[in-house]
Order: sequence, then structure tokens, then C-alpha cells
Amino acid sequence: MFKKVAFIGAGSMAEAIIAGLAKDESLVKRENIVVTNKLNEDRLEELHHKYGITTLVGKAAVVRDADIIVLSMKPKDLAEAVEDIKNFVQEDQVIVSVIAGASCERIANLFGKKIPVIRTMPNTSAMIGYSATALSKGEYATEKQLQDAIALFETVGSAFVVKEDEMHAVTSISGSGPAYFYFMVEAMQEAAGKVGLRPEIAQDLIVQTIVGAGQMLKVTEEDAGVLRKNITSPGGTTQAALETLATENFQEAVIKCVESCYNRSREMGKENG
Ligand SMILES: NC(=O)C1=CN([C@@H]2O[C@H](COP(=O)(O)OP(=O)(O)OC[C@H]3O[C@@H](n4cnc5c(N)ncnc54)[C@H](O)[C@@H]3O)[C@@H](O)[C@H]2O)C=CC1
Ligand SMILES: O=C(O)[C@@H]1CCC=N1
Repeated sequence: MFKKVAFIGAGSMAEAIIAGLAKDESLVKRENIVVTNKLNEDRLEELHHKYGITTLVGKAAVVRDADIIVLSMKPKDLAEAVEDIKNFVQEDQVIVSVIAGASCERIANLFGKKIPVIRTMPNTSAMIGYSATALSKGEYATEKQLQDAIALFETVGSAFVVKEDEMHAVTSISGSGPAYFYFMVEAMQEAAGKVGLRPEIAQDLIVQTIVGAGQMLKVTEEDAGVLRKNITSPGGTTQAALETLATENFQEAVIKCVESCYNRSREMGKENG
């Protein structure tokens, strides 16, 4: 059980983790989840009402006595955010970063001390306890501190330890990944209209289809290719559909999509120091 978990940054990623932590309460009481942001007090008020957490404007009070301090601002805001808190943070506190592209070394350097840093890459499915979160520990973090961070992210989904140099790749698969599936769903919604399905029916069918396909992969542990072939009758409807995807270079598009994400993550790491 943690005494206090502090969030610096109160955007969509912070909210997703807060929602999971506050619902579960096994690791930290909701009033001991303390959140601040840059200057949007209305947003803090909203989070307080939704989750019963504590929100504060003063940075010193937010980080004081926190076991874990979660950095959840955009990469471009990292340096300024650390500048605001670094004089109040001690070396026995653990920094957990969710920031794409920011290395443990860079974060420790910004603090200017041997601060333990755990770099993570969750996704927004944390909101409902389904995040796939990857974690890696920096030079000054202990195995126990890594385990504490794993426990934190296990309250919002599954946690996987990776090497830090795999984080850009992780971002391109599971960090941004949910957006690829949502984009596919949007396209299917449009397509359903074109083939004459009422939107309210299409929505439920699409959602149950994507959930069912995900569960099939998880529960059966079967290869995606085998599951696909099980649906594809020779000369049937699925074959016609998949041939069109192949003609339209679907696989190449997905591979390029992941590579663009990976390259952008590396660039962001460099752009922000
Ligand atoms: N949204 C997503 O799906 C995922 C996001 N991430 C990472 O999470 C981080 C946050 O992303 P979002 O929540 O989407 O961003 P967002 O724009 O929704 O929220 C950013 C928050 O940081 C706050 N902030 C900015 N400067 C600050 C400062 N100096 N001090 C304190 N707070 C400050 C803002 O007020 C805002 O509350 C990013 O670095 C992103 O790479 C990681 C995994 C998934
Ligand atoms: O788009 C972004 O930069 C962040 C990182 C992973 C998901 N969203």
C-alpha cells in the first residue's frame, strides 16, 4: 500500500490511470491520489468530482511525501514540469514517467540527482483496467521500486518488463496501438452505412466483433493466421474481403503505420533532448 501517489499532469493518460487506481483502492486510498496540472483548475475540479481524489495547485504540496510521482505531461512540457518540482523531490521517491520518448537518463539529469526513474508506456485502456503497460527501470531505480511500479500498473491492466531500448517499438505497438483499432472501427462504421446497415445495429455488431476477436486471440492462444483461416471459406465472402485488403496493400499500410510511429517516438526523444 502506498501512502501517496502524485500525478504531475492531469490529461487523458493521467485520468486513465487515476480511474483504475481510484476504482481499485488496493494500492492507495483515493484521497491519497494527488493531482496537479499546468493551470487548468476546472479540469482538476472535474477529476476531484469524478474520482474522489485530491487535487492541488501548489507543486510542493503535491509531491511532498509521495512514494511515487507520475510524470504525465506532453514531452515538450517535461523540462518545465521537472524544474517546478525538482527542489521538493527527494532521492527516496520514485519517478514514474509515461512520457513517450523520454529516457530514464534524461529525466534523472533534469532532476540533477540520482533519482530513481521507471519509464513506462501504458495505453488509454487503463481507464477500464485493460492497459498493456511496458516498464523499464533506470540506473538509480531498484528492483523493489520496479516491482512497486508494476503493482501500480497491474491495477489498470497487464504489465510487462522490457529493455529501455525497446520502448520506441512498444510505443508503436501498444502505446498508440488502440488508435489503429479505433480507426479501423471508424472505417467499418462508414462501410456498414454504405452496405445498408442501420448505425445503431452496426455499432453493437462492430464492438462485439472486435471484443470477440481479441478474446479469441487471448483465450485460445491460437495464431492470428490460423484464426483468420478458420473464418475464410474457399471462394466465400471472407476470401473476397481479404483479397481486397491485400490488393489495397493493407499489410504494408499497417507495417508503415507502425514504423512511422516508431520513428516519430525516436524523433521526439531527440527533439526534447
Ligand atoms: N494518450 C495516450 O494514449 C498516451 C499518452 N502517453 C504519454 O502521456 C503523456 C500525456 O499525454 P496525454 O495525457 O494524452 O496529454 P494531455 O495533453 O491530455 O495532458 C497533459 C497534461 O499535462 C499538464 N501539464 C503541462 N505542462 C505541465 C507542467 N509544467 N506542470 C504540470 N502539468 C503540466 C497539462 O496541464 C495536462 O493536464 C504524454 O507524454 C504521452 O506521450 C503515453 C501512453 C499513451
Ligand atoms: O500520441 C502520442 O504521442 C502518445 C504516445 C502514445 C500514445 N499517445
